[in-house]
Amino acid sequence: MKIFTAHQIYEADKSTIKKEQIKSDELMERAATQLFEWIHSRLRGTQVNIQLFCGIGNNGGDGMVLARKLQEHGYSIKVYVVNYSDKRSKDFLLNLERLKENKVWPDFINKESDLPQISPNDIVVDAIFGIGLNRAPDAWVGNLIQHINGSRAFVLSVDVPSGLPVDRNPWNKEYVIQSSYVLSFQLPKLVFFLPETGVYVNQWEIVDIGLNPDFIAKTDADFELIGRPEVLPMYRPRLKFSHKGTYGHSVIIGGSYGKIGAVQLATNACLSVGSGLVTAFVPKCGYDSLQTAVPEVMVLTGSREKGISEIEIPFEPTVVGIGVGIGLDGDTVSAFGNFLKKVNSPMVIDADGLNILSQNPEMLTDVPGLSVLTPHPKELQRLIGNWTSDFDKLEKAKAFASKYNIVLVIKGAHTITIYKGKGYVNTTGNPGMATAGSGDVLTGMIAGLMAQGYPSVEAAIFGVYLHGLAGDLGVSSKGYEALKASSLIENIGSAYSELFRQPEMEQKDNTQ
Ligand SMILES: NC(=O)C1=CN([C@@H]2O[C@H](COP(=O)(O)OP(=O)(O)OC[C@H]3O[C@@H](n4cnc5c(N)ncnc54)[C@H](OP(=O)(O)O)[C@@H]3O)[C@@H](O)[C@H]2O)[C@@H](O)CC1
Ligand SMILES: [K+]
Repeated sequence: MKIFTAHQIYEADKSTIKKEQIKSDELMERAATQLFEWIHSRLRGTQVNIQLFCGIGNNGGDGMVLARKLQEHGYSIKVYVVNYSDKRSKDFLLNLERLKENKVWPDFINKESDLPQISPNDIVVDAIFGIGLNRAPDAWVGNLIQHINGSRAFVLSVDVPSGLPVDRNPWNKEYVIQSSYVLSFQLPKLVFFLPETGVYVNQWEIVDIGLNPDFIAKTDADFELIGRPEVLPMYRPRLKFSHKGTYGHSVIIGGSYGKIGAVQLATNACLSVGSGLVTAFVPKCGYDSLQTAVPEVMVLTGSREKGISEIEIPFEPTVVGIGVGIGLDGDTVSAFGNFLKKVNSPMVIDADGLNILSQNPEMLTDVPGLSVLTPHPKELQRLIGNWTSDFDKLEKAKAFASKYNIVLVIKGAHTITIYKGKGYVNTTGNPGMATAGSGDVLTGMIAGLMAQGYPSVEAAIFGVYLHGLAGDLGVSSKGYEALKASSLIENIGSAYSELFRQPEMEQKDNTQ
């Protein structure tokens, strides 16, 4: 699903109005009716107090329509207009009048007003600011926002949490609604998925308001949200008349004394995701344990006991995964540099492999094109330098990836894969995956997909999605705390199956 900027959403809005030859208030009515249906289908008339806080723009207009519909269906509502500007939008005013015709008179809140009481049992509808926010809210509006946040009521935000701009970080972090649930119109917003701004959104859901699908299809977006519909077309089915050679030969290079387990996890994941053959290259101390732990993997060793000091692979691998558990020993660093000079296969570089690159940036030009780098935030910072915000980080990451013609996988709660100026935001995974070895498994999985012929960027996007899905399946039986990296590997097969599982509704339809 595409992620649009505020400007692109306004354009989609305009093109819909033009194409359908409707008036803007009809689109507002349509949007707010969807909000109403969402609430009504859950509350089914329950007599809970609903307090609606509405601004004076179109986000507030949505709130006005919603208030009217709730009142018409017998809900107990209280409506406030947060009167932060004289420049009221035309559709806000129209719907304010319609509400008054229904004998609902909102209270106007301004600078001098007392803050209304909100009980923890109330439902707050937050329709103060939408995507039109373009500066910090005034202090008194900020105080109201803090008052709502402190109420412990369930807060349902219309389109976005008020105070959260969609294309940058907030001007004032305290003046942003902490949403329990966001009903966002048509397309998700990038801020929902970034570490600094995603914290304002507990849960979110898209409300389809029928914006012009042709416009959405033909407009390029800088970011895309990756769910099942996006990854399914990337899947490459196994062929009947194929053999192990069809699915590539991966080489995983890494490990050092005490860190051979990283290679064990990466090779095992590489096999489990479908690589035809997997060879590990480790220091001598890793030989016995690796042969025992993963018998399907072939093992090559270097000449030293505890660390890698030179890398010789006597064949051309389809893909090389390098860095897991490798350490930063001086000999290892020069072996890594020498290997980069002679290798032609695309690589997946992780962990200390990335740290070696950030300590020796001249090596970056030797990284084969279309390799995949998988940093967590600290490793990324060492590679691209400091950033001032998540938005700045993404710009710097894009420039870095383009400069070296690589795919950059920024790991996090929503891992973002960067390639050719675009970002692909992952939706699977959970906090249980913040555990030792989780990254080693991802390295093996991406390498294993590349071995099977997935283009690098697809291997990264698909691998990240499948890795997260394996984690989600693992959590359903183990819970967050007990999830280990090896459980992720055990669930790779189920994650593949899950990709093709029919939703229950569809299954029912098929049997009719
Ligand atoms: N797009 C769609 O498809 C549809 C959109 N819909 C809805 O419209 C919403 C966007 O509405 P909107 O453009 O009227 O902006 P909104 O967020 O209500 O702000 C109002 C105005 O406040 C101002 N302002 C800004 N910052 C300020 C500040 N700090 N303190 C004080 N004032 C400030 C600024 O005006 P300015 O003063 O800059 O001229 C701004 O215009 C969208 O989120 C969705 O809910 C749906 O109805 C249907 C389909
Ligand atoms: K809002």
